[in-house]
Amino acid sequence: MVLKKYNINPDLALERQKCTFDIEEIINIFDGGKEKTSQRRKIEDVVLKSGLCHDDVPEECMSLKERYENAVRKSCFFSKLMKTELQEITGIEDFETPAIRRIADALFKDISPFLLHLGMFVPTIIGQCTSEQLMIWLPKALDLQIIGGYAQTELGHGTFIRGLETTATYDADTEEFVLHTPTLTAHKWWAGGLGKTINHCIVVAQLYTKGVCYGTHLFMVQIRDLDTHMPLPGIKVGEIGPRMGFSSADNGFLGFNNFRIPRNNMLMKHAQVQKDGTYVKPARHGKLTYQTMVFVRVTLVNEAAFNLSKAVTIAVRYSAVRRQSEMRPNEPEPQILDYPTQQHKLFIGIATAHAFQLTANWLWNTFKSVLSDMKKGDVGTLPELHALSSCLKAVCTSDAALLIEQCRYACGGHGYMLSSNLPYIYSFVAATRTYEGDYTILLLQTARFLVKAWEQAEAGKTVTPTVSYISRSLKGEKNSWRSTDEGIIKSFQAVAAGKIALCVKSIRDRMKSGLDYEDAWLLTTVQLVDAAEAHCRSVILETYCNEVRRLTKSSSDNVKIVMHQLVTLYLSYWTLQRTGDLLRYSSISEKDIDFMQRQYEELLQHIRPNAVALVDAFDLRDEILHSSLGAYDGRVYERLMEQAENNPMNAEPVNQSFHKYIKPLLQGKL
Ligand SMILES: CCCCC/C=C\C/C=C\C/C=C\CCCCC(=O)SCCNC(=O)CCNC(=O)[C@H](O)C(C)(C)COP(=O)(O)OP(=O)(O)OC[C@H]1O[C@@H](n2cnc3c(N)ncnc32)[C@H](O)[C@@H]1OP(=O)(O)O
Ligand SMILES: Cc1cc2nc3c(=O)[nH]c(=O)nc-3n(C[C@H](O)[C@H](O)[C@H](O)COP(=O)(O)OP(=O)(O)OC[C@H]3O[C@@H](n4cnc5c(N)ncnc54)[C@H](O)[C@@H]3O)c2cc1C
Repeated sequence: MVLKKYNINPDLALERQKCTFDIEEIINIFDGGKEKTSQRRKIEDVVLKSGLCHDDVPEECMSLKERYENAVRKSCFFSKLMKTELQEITGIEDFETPAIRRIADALFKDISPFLLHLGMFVPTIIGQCTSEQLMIWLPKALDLQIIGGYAQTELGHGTFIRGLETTATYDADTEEFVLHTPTLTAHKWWAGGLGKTINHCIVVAQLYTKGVCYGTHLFMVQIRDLDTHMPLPGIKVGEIGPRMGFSSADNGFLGFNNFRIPRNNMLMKHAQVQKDGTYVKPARHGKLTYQTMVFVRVTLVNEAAFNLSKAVTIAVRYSAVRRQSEMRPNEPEPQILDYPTQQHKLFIGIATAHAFQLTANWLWNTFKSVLSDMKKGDVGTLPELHALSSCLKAVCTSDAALLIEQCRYACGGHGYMLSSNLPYIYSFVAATRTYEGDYTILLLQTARFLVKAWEQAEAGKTVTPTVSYISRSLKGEKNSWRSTDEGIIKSFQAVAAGKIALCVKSIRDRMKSGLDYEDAWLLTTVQLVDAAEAHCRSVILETYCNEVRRLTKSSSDNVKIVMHQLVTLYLSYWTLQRTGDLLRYSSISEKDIDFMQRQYEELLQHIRPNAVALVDAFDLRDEILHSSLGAYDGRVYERLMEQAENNPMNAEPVNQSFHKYIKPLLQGKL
């Protein structure tokens, strides 16, 4: 749609005058510097001027088939733009993925069917191929001569990868693998782009050679003819059907009937099958084939931050424009943003978007450093990365989904309109809590690491920095509550340590009473999930505080003040959310809690004048927000009426169903 131009809504204009800080300074902080902001804006200009974002009919008014076809059209032209004009026009050779990721949302309200190509297919080639394989597939994939996806999950198994049923049996006579789907539940299920779009995919299958099963491995499989796009003989493939979101992502199913691929199509960077069928196991770590999942979990923390920033921008701008009820008799109706309960719903969203974005950047750097260790042959830092990426993916996607839904509540009835974009943002983020490892499963992975860390610390061994609080706790260091940033973080670490200690004790007690380790673990899993979540909270709180301190060192005083107000709001919010835990594991008193409550409420008042400016500082263009409620000009009612008038349902004054059914009913002739 072409966005109509309106004058700025007067309430929103006034809000912007109240701003106490330089918005551009905060924008630069989140982009990673002035230069990066300018690069990102250049990229956005190119895409927005390309005309690619235009739809004749709003996406939500299209049929599922039309939506898919429209998304394919845009994905193709967008890919071409990325390969050619973007590079030429902007002169930027090394595209920054966050900038491309952000502007991609101007094209797709829903999801691009090419998402998995860039999100998982290419990363798997990079992470799992030998250098010879890389030379064959990477240039083709980057040049979009082949389009791929990632087919791991099956109808019967998603979480438990070791339970996957698809087989890849090596035939030494022909030097081929035979891919087969032995049962109904062995069909690949869910892979994005698989239904209709892709011609290649990474398939995860149980490897058999010389009669022995060596567990799951990755295979490059061509599934469709490159010219006709017909499924190759031996391949059964299609779309899995309508879902809550991801409507244009053609998630698909896939079955193999003794389908043969060359030996070289097993991705052999870590494990190999030699020509004679001899299996060579990975030299360094058994879970290196899971690396793409770790990569995506890391990027999903960024997704949580980005999508939350979109939702809270929409809801805060709307709340500044919307007037409702009265605070005192005979006074004009206030902006709903003036209600403390509305501020309570929204300001935590702004602070959380900051916390997650800075945590995502920190996690990304950690990921890069672990990759570089691994290149040198050192896999020692991988378990900590796995534990961190697991819990951060789980908690950030889950919190973001809840807060996005809260943004919708904050917009009342209008938030329920698809044109607000809040339902789309929510349905996308709701899926991130499940895919790439369900919430509970990933927290249990982190819990394994925490219990091990506890045992190591108990044995007097050094533990990694993110769990060093365990050693302090074991040394008997008592927590004394202080309502400073550092004091609060220490208390959250005391909560995490206390919960891990209880888990360890529960497991040991259960074993003493005769249970084996597996049963003792299983019966403790409710506590283990809770302990891993507590650990994750302490990591986010600490990272957020440290990063704000580091990044605002040379900022103006006013930016320091407002960024720190958000940090304090975040710390106070979580303190008040977790008073039960803090009363149990730290020395917080009722008086301290009263103080934190007052501080929290005062902060809502302090942040209020800057609320609109703070969401403006996410620098999200209207074309990315796609929202009748959240546009920069605040012309909410004009846009709601516009979208109603553009609704294809209103194209004819009388719908044909009147003549077919209603009239006969009215006349008793049905
Ligand atoms: C513009 C372009 C850019 C776009 C970018 C934008 C967005 C993001 C990009 C793309 C995303 C978009 C869409 C994505 C769609 C979704 C795709 C998918 O969902 S793919 C399928 C994902 N599936 C899963 O995540 C499955 C979850 N299950 C598992 O991960 C595992 O089964 C398991 C739960 C971890 C258990 O595995 P297993 O049984 O093999 O292992 P255990 O016996 O439990 O553990 C043994 C040991 O190994 C350690 N470990 C496990 N995993 C890892 C790992 N990944 N790395 C390192 N170590 C690992 C585990 O901790 C144990 O260690 P120890 O305790 O020491 O023995
Ligand atoms: C939108 C979307 C896109 C997707 N895209 C892809 C894709 O491109 N490629 C791909 O391969 N997959 C994809 N998936 C699949 C996704 O990765 C899986 O759905 C996800 O990993 C969860 O697995 P599951 O569906 O088997 O859930 P299940 O494991 O069946 O989980 C169901 C419930 O059981 C619980 N549970 C399961 N095991 C345990 C346990 N051991 N302990 C305690 N509780 C347990 C879970 O916590 C959960 O509450 C996609 C999914 C969605 C929704």
